[in-house]
Amino acid sequence: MSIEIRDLTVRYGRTVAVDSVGLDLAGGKIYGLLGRNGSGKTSLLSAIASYRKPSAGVVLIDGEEAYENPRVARRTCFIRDTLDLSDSDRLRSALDLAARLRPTWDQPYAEKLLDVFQIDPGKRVSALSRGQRSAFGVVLGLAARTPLTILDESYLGMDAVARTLFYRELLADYLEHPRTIILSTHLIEEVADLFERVIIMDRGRVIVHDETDALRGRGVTVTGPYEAVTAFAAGRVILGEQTLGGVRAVTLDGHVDPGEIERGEAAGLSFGPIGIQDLFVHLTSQPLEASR
Ligand SMILES: Nc1ncnc2c1ncn2[C@@H]1O[C@H](COP(=O)(O)OP(=O)(O)OP(=O)(O)O)[C@@H](O)[C@H]1O
Repeated sequence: MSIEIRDLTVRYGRTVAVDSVGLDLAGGKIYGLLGRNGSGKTSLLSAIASYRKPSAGVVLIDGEEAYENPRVARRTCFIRDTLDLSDSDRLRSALDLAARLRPTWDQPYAEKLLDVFQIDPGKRVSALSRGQRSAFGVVLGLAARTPLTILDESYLGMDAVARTLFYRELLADYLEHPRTIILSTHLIEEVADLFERVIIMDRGRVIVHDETDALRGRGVTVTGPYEAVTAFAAGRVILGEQTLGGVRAVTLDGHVDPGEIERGEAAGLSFGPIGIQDLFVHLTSQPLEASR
C-alpha cells in the first residue's frame, strides 16, 4: 500500500510531536524509521495507522484518507508495545479476534510463529515476560499479513536469539508475501540490512528519507595533517570533528568523488566510511539552531 503524508502535524497540547511532515512512501517496501527518544516516531506511526487524528494535514493510503476509514483499517496492522490488549486476555482469544478482524490473517502461520518464539497461547497477557510480549506482538503483526504492517519498536526486551528469529521471519515472510512494512527501531546497524529505505526523524521533522544503500555511501571521515584536512573540508558540511596534536579528523556529510579521494590521499589524507548508526548520531545530535 502506498502512503502519502501531506503537511501532517500531531500536537499534544502545546507539544508539537510531528511538525508539518510531508512524505511519500511507495508500496511493497520495508522502511526503517529512526529517531531519538521523543522525536515523534510513535506519533507519526499512530497517525499513519489512524490511531490518532492528525491535528492538521492528511494521511492518504492508496489515495484514500486513512482516518476512520474501515477499508483502510482492515488492511492495516499497527503493533505497539502496549499490544492494545488487556492483561487478563488469553493469547488464544487475542488471536481469534485478530483472525476475525483481518481478512488476510494466516492462522497456520500464526501457530508456526508461536512455536518459533516458544509462546504458549493458553497463557494470559499478564503471564508473558517482556520479550515474550514483544514476540507475541510480532506474531500478531506478521500473521495479519496486512498490506500495511507497522511495527513500533517490536523488539523491546527480546534477547539476541529472539531478535534474530524475528528478523529472519520478517524477511522470509515479506519475500513470500511482499507488502509495505514500517519498522521503528533504535537498533540501527542490527536491522539496516532489512530496510530498503530509511526515514530519520528529528524533533518532529523528517530530516532524511533515502535508500539504505545511498545512506551507506553518504558521509566520510577524513583524517590527516591539520592544514590538509582543513583545506579538504572547506565548503563542505562538517558533522563532527576531533583534533589531537597536529592531526585533525572530521566527519563530512555528502558524497566524495573517487577523484577527490585520490587527490586527498596524495596530500596525506586517509578516508573512511561512516556507518548508518554514526551518520544517524551525527545528524540527530545537532543543536536546534544548526538543524533548522
Ligand atoms: N499522549 C501524549 N501526551 C502528551 N505528550 C505526548 C504524548 N505522546 C507523546 N508525547 C510527546 O510527543 C513527543 C513525541 O513523542 P513520541 O512518542 O511520538 O516519540 P518517539 O520518537 O516515538 O519516542 P521514543 O523513541 O522514546 O519511543 C514527545 O515530546 C512526547 O513527550
